Amino acid sequence: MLSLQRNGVNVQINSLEKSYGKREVLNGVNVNIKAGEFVAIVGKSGCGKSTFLRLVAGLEDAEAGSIQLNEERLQGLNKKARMMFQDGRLLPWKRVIDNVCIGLPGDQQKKALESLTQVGLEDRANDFPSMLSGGQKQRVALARALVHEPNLLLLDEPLGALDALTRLEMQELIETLWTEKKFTAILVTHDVEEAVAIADRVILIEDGRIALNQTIALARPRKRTNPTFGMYVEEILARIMNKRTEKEYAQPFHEKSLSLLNSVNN
Ligand SMILES: Nc1ncnc2c1ncn2[C@@H]1O[C@H](COP(=O)(O)OP(=O)(O)OP(=O)(O)O)[C@@H](O)[C@H]1O
Repeated sequence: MLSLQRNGVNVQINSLEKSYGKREVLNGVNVNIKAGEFVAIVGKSGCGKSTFLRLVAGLEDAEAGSIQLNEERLQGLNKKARMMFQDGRLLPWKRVIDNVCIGLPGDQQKKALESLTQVGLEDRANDFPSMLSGGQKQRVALARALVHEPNLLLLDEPLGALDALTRLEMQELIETLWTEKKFTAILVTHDVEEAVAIADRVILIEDGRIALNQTIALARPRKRTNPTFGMYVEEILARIMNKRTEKEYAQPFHEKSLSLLNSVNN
């Protein structure tokens, strides 16, 4: 087993602004993500979710504002973070094990194999990516990210291309590994149900800022059949679709959630 797992990093984001030419994408984003917290970012297509993630990864620079990692200001590439994308980005000419080894210093096949074991794919180490299913490719991508023992895992819609069942299995795997390793996680997703299933907090980006910051007060593992689960999904979706204003959202949701939480108790 990988033994030297480090704990998550605190990510403090202040007044972050980002534009592409005249297009303002982020316009004063403030958020504090606690070490070890799992946060999901949702919002309409084009609202700036991936842009936000790329800024936290240090792949792009902001026009204004700051990102601090354990109070140290991020400059350049975020070395505490690893990223996982929707398409996995495996190199097709390299075997699975060699894909996981990318970026590791020296010969680290043993470590890579341990990481593959954690995602249940140790027996596919010598296959090429083309021999794997979509879900298996994403498992390899996860192993490749986690082999570096990141303090922060950035997930850019990593399950978006998977079928519903594989998606559920991957959600469980990500949650299990996050619980074990205690890294901080930021997941961008279009799927509000996925966000409510896996995250401690769901954040909505709208008009370049954070329009909703919803803690999910449900015990883990979460049951989708729980009425409170369904209520979180429904209310967050209504808010995204602008069927609830920010003001309307807060009050009835709070009341409903209290009564449901009292009656159901998870
Ligand atoms: N490199 C770029 N150059 C110019 N415009 C960009 C660039 N990257 C993103 N944008 C624009 O910034 C806005 C936000 O894009 P982003 O990819 O962050 O949105 P998103 O919320 O992740 O969208 P989706 O959910 O569809 O993936 C969009 O209007 C997009 O066209």
